[in-house]
Amino acid sequence: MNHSAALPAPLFDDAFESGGAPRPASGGELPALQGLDRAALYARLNENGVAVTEPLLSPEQCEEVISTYENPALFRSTVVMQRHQLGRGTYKYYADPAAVPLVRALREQLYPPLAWMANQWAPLLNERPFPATLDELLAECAANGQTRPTPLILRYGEGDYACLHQDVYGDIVFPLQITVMLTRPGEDFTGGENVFVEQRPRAQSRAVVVRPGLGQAMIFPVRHRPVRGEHGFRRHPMRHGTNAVESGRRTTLGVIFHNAR
Ligand SMILES: O=C(O)CCC(=O)C(=O)O
Ligand SMILES: [Fe+2]
Repeated sequence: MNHSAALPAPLFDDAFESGGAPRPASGGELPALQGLDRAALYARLNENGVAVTEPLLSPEQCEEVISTYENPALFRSTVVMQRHQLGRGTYKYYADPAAVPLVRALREQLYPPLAWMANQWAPLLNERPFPATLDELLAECAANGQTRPTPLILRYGEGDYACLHQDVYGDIVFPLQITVMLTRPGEDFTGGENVFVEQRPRAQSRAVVVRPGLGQAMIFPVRHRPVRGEHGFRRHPMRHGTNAVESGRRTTLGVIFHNAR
């Protein structure tokens, strides 16, 4: 499959308007993003520390992203997690996420609603606001030496897992990231739940377990989230990881918005 030729499609496919046959969902169209309720997701994120979307990718689109795993030309590096004590399993960073239409579409089109959320948080955390578009964020990253793309595909077999971590790759940190489930829980694999741990100042930590369905995305903080305390908002550090897969094979797509040094 040639991933480098296609450009991201507009949100509205004019083939429907002009009476032509709808194109197959393989050019990066994400119709579910039009119905994304950013206010509801933001409310959920603030309640729970993580918000799960409706499916953003169709089963065919999940397959399309999974198929990239087998094409070494698409990746800048492969990490065998057990070699670095990160867990067990393998992940690969896309060399140019913009060359893979669905990854490009997810990163570009989810950025604005997530920047809206990040910019609600910014004053609560005494942090900087973020630009309106992904291109502007990536230009800032580049000016700071953060030029290496961070979107990645992760694959887990039986017994594989990911240790709790934070995806910080430099000084410029966009505060939210997403992970998209590309395989069917309960069918393609069992176990492999997503785990989020929130550290509460002077209190015990809280864990949240999420089981996203096929094509669903989890929106969660990279480093911390603001929580209202008695004297204003406080930072609650958060880390994420993956419970061991019990059987089968599990594949996810991680989209981090800042690039890496
Ligand atoms: O679903 C997973 O295995 C977690 C992936 C992850 O760590 C990420 O997307 O940053
Ligand atoms: Fe991660």
